[in-house]
Amino acid sequence: MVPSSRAILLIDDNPAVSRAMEIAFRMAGHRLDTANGPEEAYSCLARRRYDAILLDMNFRMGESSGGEGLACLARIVADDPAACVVVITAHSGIRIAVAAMQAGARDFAMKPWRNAELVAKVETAIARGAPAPPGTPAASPADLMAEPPRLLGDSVAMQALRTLVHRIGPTPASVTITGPSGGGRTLTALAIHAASPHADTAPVRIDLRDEAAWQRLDDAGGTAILRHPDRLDGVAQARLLDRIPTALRCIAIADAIAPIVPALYRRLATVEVAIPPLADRQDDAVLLARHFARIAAARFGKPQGRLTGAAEAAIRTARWPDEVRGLALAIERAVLLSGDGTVDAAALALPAVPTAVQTASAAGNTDANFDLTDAEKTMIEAALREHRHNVSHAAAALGLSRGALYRRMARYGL
Ligand SMILES: Nc1ncnc2c1ncn2[C@@H]1O[C@H](COP(=O)(O)OP(=O)(O)OP(=O)(O)O)[C@@H](O)[C@H]1O
Repeated sequence: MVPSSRAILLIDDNPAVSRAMEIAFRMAGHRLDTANGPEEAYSCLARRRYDAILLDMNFRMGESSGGEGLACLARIVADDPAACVVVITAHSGIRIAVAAMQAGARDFAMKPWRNAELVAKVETAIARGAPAPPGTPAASPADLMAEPPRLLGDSVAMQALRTLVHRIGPTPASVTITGPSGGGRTLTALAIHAASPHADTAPVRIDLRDEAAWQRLDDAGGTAILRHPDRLDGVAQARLLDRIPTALRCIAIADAIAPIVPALYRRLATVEVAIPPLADRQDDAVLLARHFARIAAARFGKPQGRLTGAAEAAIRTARWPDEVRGLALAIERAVLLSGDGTVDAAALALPAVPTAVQTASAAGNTDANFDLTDAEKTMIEAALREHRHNVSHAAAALGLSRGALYRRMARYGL
């Protein structure tokens, strides 16, 4: 028997299909959220757990190979092997449906479908549950509700990180994660733990700078997330090494590897994982910003969470002192203070970068109240495009006076 209300995510780029499905599932007592493609889908999945995911296999017009859908399915199932995915294929797409079932889909529906039958199919797929591998302990309802930590980002570095997480997660290998603070080190540690056989037990988290907290190592089973081993002096590191139980799986978070003494390094870093700063993965910064805008819009009751082209260009080249956390805060604030959830470049309090423009300001040109970086020209072009070459609107979006924007347009030949 299926409980009355289920949360379902539909991944489909056709708004008419989404609306029709929303009504059909709502009438059956369920909640249906929609995502217009893989990027939005991963963002939704990072925010909450869905009982089922309905996945259209082709997103682009004229595309019928199912390749995009299969790639999306592979990522969803890799992040959460218990995900209940039902794929939707064209009537002639039996080959794609078979490939999807082999790749971990629970069921498939052919177009065109009857809404009532599709709802029943999804309810049945949920009720059947995931086929558990032999020896898997039963998950508690609380575990089933917890959101698996998801690392968003399509940069080569993030794709490699996700692959590594899935490869080393299930093993007992110790891992040390480095990278700038706020850049996703803890999230990565949690993702590794979530892919491990101890996933149903919360990891022990210890800030090693607080020696009193070390006593929690004594009764820790499963996984321990150990923060800042690199901040301890050599003597303390040796004491720590003696204190860590042999069977404990350690995931350490450090600013740098160099200060860790070799003996402790051997215990903590069978594998080293380095998370690059956002500045080295600019597309991820934009993708994450869109994700945070959607979350903030839902949280603050704004009709949409959207970034203008100028805002995206600014985000791509900005330096975020607190990395992803700093970006999330800036977007959250901008969405909150906006009228309808649309964020323009001027609304982002971008971290100051010494630039030619600032030098010009210091020399008496006071019309730049916005720190433009090397990518100034790109931002101006994006703002002009966004505002259909209306200079007043583009200037307002950039936080510049009309005169200042005209001067810059002349300088860049725009
Ligand atoms: N790739 C990512 N996808 C989605 N969210 C991310 C990603 N990277 C970071 N975040 C989010 O950014 C915030 C900061 O990340 P996290 O806490 O993992 O950083 P950290 O490096 O452990 O920071 P610190 O060591 O200072 O606590 C968290 O809310 C996290 O969920």
